[in-house]
Amino acid sequence: MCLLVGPPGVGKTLLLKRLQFLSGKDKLGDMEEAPATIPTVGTNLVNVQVGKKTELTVRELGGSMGPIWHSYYKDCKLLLFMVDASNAAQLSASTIQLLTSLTDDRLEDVSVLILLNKVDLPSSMALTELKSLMRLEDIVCHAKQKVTVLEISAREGQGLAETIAWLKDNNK
Ligand SMILES: Nc1nc2c(ncn2[C@@H]2O[C@H](COP(=O)(O)OP(=O)(O)OP(=O)(O)O)[C@@H](O)[C@H]2O)c(=O)[nH]1
Ligand SMILES: [Mg+2]
Repeated sequence: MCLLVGPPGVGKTLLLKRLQFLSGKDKLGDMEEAPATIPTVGTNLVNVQVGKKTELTVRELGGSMGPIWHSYYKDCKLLLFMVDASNAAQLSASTIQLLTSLTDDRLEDVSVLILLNKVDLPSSMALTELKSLMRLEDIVCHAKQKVTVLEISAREGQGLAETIAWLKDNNK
């Protein structure tokens, strides 16, 4: 089981829809337009094809459920942590949530992929700026887990292939 977490509105549901489409499960959608999403109340489950014969279940935990994300940590093998790179006001809350997740004993052995989403927006921050504001280098260096950082756009498709490749490589 892979968990997908992050504050409200960062783009988790859209990413799931994109991964589902790229898995060939949902040929009704296309990459041209972003399908509409509504805030997730509860959780969202999607099976993603990560190899010829391998499927991985990805579970989004709605951003509004932040205080109870930890109740899903037990069966978690992989963690996708999403940040909205265009939302400076949300960054400190994202960083605190990230640190809280990384220091939870139940997530000690998971591989972590930090997704900096919405890089298509002109208002999105540069990678160097985000890294210094979130102290990402310190976080990555001090975390017990293997942490990778990737810039993506769930809307435009940038980084989605790399996200699937990471899921494939780390799904052991
Ligand atoms: N420009 C842009 N907009 C995006 C991107 N990803 C998501 N969005 C938009 O951001 C809004 C929120 O996306 P959701 O996927 O519903 O966010 P969420 O993280 O699932 O939010 P919760 O379920 O409330 O936790 C939607 O209007 C999306 O279309 C992106 O990469 N670029
Ligand atoms: Mg959602």
